[in-house]
Amino acid sequence: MDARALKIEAARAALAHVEDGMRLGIGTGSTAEEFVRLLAARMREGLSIIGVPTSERTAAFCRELGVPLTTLEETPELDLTVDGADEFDPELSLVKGGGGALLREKIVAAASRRMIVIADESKAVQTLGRFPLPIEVNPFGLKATELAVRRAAEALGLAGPVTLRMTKDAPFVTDGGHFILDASFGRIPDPRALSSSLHSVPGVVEHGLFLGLAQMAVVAGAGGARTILAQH
Ligand SMILES: O=C(CO)[C@H](O)[C@H](O)COP(=O)(O)O
Repeated sequence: MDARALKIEAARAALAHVEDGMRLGIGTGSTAEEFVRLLAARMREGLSIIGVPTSERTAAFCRELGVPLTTLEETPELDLTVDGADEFDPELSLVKGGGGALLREKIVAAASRRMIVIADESKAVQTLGRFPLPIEVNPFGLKATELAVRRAAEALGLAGPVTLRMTKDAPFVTDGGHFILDASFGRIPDPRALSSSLHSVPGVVEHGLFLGLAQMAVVAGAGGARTILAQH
């Protein structure tokens, strides 16, 4: 199976958990887009849902395919969010934000009763940290925030390059108007400690550690899709 087929396989397995009338959080990224394609096809056959997109990119894609959308203002509680991940560990702690949508993704996941992660086996790790951790920051005081992030990490024994995410020749700007620092700290043995440490840095808007949010992952590999349930 090629990479796209694996994404479709995971998305299809997650779609089996979508029920008529659900209020759905809809993730961002190439795997989430496969889910949107399948969802739209199922809706043409009669399934009725309403979705909250986790990014402008996902919103545009949903509109293109006719998936009806609402907002968290109108619909502040959701039944289920289906989203991709950049990596996940056996407890279903995640790193997200490779697509730059981590802030809305986290708000939407937290507003949902359940979150299902869709991924292929390449995203599975024993310990988080192989994928650089995206940290969304306010553009004001960027250098000072970056320094404080490095110091917060160092206090936990973590170090490594922290780079400003760029598009061509300008900083990447999130849907919320913020910048992203990609922190290559390597193995993160205590994600909870790093999470609270980063949250204590003024200027850090959010980070890509998703802890205790996902209840299930459907992970596609050569032998089909397997389901992982979180213990929390
Ligand atoms: O966190 C994300 C976007 O902010 C995505 O879920 C993550 O990057 C995975 O994307 P893909 O399915 O394209 O590998």
